[in-house]
Parts: sequence; structure tokens; C-alpha cells
Amino acid sequence: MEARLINSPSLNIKKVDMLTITKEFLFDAAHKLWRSELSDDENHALYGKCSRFHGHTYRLRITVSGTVGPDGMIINFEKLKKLVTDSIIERYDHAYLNELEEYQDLPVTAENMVQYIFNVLASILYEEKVALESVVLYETPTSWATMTRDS
Ligand SMILES: Nc1nc2c(c(=O)[nH]1)N=C([C@H](O)[C@H](O)COP(=O)(O)OP(=O)(O)OP(=O)(O)O)CN2
Ligand SMILES: [Zn+2]
Repeated sequence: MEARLINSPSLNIKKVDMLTITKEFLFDAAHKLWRSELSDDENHALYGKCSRFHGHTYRLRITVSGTVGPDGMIINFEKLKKLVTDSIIERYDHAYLNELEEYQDLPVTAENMVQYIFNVLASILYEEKVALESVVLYETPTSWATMTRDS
């Protein structure tokens, strides 16, 4: 990542400029909020209507940083699209998320999904010398979860 430090002694602030690019994806998937160790009644009491099978059009925003190469890019959007599609979208689009291996012991919440997606993509992008800055996952237009890189 190329960063420029601006020192402002009078304000005691060190500002770090950062250039990022973001690619957005949509996928449709079904889930229910459910904990496998609880009974049906306990799950219904805990999660209410969301304990029933239902679907969302999820919106996923991937933001990365890195060095701008001679091609003028941090990473080609097309390449970023392929990496995310191959690792996440192909598996998640039109899936019943509760059946996926990563959610066998975890409720399929936006929080758990965004953590899983972040960890998978962080290591894939690391191989491409690109830093994953944040993953934002919208479950509905009014509800989303964000995971941001620890700097
Ligand atoms: N912290 C979380 N709370 C809830 C999650 C979640 O992942 N994390 N998920 C759900 C359900 O999956 C539900 O489908 C989405 O919830 P909600 O925002 O309540 O959806 P609504 O369409 O009912 O929301 P509006 O307020 O009408 O926009 C529940 N909670
Ligand atoms: Zn839901």
C-alpha cells in the first residue's frame, strides 16, 4: 500500500492517505437463523420470524488497497471479480446457506458471513499482493455488517 504521512504537530494528528478500489456483487441465497444445539421452540423464541426459511438478495462490497502498478491499477476489476466469484459467489448464489460447511456450527447471520468471507478473501488477495481493507455485506437494504482490516 502506498501511504503518505501528513504530520500536523499543532493538531497532534498523523493523517494517512489511502487509495482503495471497491467492487460490488449481488447474490441470492436462502437461510434461516438457527442454532443447531437449540430445540425448535428455543430457536423460534430466539430468532422469531427469521427462524423460518427465507431468502435475501445479498449485496457484497469488497474494498482493497495496494500499489498502483505501471498499468495504473491496484488490481484489475476483472481479476478482482474472478477471484471473488470463484471463491464466494459461485458457492453462495442460489444456495441454502445453512447447508454450507462453514455454517454447520454457526448461525447464518450477516456477522458470521462477513467474517468468513473476509478471511477467505484476505488470504486469496494476499497472494496477489493486494490488501483487503473491508468487506460489507448487506442482508437487506437496511441491514448490513462490515468487517475492516486491523491496521
Ligand atoms: N445482528 C443481526 N440481526 C439480524 C440478522 C443478522 O444477520 N444479524 N438477520 C436477521 C434476518 O436474517 C432478517 O432476514 C433480516 O433482518 P431485518 O433487518 O430485521 O429485516 P427486515 O426486512 O424485517 O427489516 P426492516 O426493518 O423492515 O427493513 C434478523 N436480525
Ligand atoms: Zn434473513
